[in-house]
Amino acid sequence: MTDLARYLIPGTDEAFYIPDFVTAEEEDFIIRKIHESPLPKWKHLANRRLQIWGGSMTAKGVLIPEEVPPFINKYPDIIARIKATGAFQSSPHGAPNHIIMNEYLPGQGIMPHEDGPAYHPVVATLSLGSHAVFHYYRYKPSTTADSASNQGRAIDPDPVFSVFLEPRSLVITRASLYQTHLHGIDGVHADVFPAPSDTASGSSARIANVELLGDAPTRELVANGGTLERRARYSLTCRDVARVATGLPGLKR
Ligand SMILES: O=C(O)CCC(=O)C(=O)O
Ligand SMILES: [Fe+2]
Repeated sequence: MTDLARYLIPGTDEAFYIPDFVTAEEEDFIIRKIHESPLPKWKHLANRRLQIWGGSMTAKGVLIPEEVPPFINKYPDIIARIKATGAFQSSPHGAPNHIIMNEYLPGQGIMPHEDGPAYHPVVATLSLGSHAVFHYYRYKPSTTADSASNQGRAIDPDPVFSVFLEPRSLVITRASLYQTHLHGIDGVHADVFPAPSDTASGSSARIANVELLGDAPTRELVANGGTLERRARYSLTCRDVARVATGLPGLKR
């Protein structure tokens, strides 16, 4: 079992960053398999496309299960490797059973949002192909009496903290962070990291996991300033859906 504590992102008690979770060969292999998948597997959103692996969700949050692709649970066995981190130890199936694979081309991102309530409170995200900067935001203090719903609440534009996701890294986030915070990725072509002396750039510079980065030149650049161009990124967001439909003809768990 992985000693997760050594991967804890400083300043959080619920996010872990593991660099080099897959090798460069495994990364190339998975990206090639993604590109070989039949076109109907892609779902097109306004600003990116994605594939859903492991089955579809009903409106009530029940998973109608399907086999995940073999390049995720045979070679390389990403599911078993995630299981071995222990992060899903107390989740209903002890391992992820559902993956949303997002593709981001340079310039594409994801608006600050909260994930829905259907998932067990842990998410493991594998990044392939490119880095990204993941921001956590909080809501502005509520000024209305309606605090039961976050719908339409104003978001503080300054991230609380940000995490640099190297290609091949795994980030594990407990969902309490997802429940109290929003998360998002800017839709930019390049990420700019200010030099420590550049105080004007303020909050954008707070990369909480800089000491945990696996690649020394990247660590140097993020810490001391520079610009990194985005490439196409594939994020595999792996979750455990607690409620799985059983007994349907032709489906197996
Ligand atoms: O691409 C990522 O790393 C995050 C994706 C995400 O937040 C989501 O799919 O809900
Ligand atoms: Fe999300």
